[in-house]
Amino acid sequence: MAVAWSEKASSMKALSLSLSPTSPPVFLTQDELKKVAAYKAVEFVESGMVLGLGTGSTAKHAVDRIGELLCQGKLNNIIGIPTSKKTQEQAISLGIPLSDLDTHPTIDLAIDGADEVDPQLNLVKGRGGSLLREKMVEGACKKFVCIVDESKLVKYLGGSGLALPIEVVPFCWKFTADKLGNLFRDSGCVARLRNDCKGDPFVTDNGNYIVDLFLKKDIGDLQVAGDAILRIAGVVEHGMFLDMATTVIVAGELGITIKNKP
Ligand SMILES: O=C[C@H](O)[C@H](O)[C@H](O)COP(=O)(O)O
Repeated sequence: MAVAWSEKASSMKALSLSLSPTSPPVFLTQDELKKVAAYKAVEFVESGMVLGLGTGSTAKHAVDRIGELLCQGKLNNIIGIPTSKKTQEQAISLGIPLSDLDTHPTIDLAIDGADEVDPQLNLVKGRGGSLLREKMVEGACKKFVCIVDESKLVKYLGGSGLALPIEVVPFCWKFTADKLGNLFRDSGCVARLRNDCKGDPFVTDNGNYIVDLFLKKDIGDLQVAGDAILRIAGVVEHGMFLDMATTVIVAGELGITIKNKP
């Protein structure tokens, strides 16, 4: 997907840009928009911070940028807490010092992507399978900056028609998936086990499975829905991140929008 952008932002000089109405439009790909949002978020990072490092194609740009600034000596004494094995590997390859929640139970700032963002800044996360570690790390943050391109904005969670991921234990996953489907039957919910590219069950970093819920309608009160999901035995965590993002940075056709939690 390419969108009009009134200043060339693929050069990362454009990250603190203010858009000029007179400059000709340029087109950024979705990945370039993700990079724009990610670089903007890294402007919030200060030397000495403990950072939650997100997972996914958007967060990857932020981790790359943090590594680059460390390498250039523009950031110092950063400690990263990765939200997945993949991000851990990326951070190690970039020379970012790492720790964990046991050693650093309070995190200054986390930067991570999302699959959906609603108008109240509630999120769906976990389409990459990392929702549990992300929820633990981002729940321990003083500030959680979510970074998305504008395709992630929805009127209500589930509104994209894509999955609401639920991490479940492998034991009798069909039983758990049936219970999940029944919970939202009135919303036309379909519950499906996620498979990997070989057709085997997708296994998370925690050794669990993911059941994806496809919702046809708004499920109403999200806290009530989230609590009901967590009460089903076999569920480990759900991918709704309610009231957790303190800031959402959206890169879109008209530039960057920063939305702060009231
Ligand atoms: O499990 C994956 C994470 O929640 C990601 O942050 C989320 O899926 C967004 O990923 P992406 O930036 O690749 O769209």
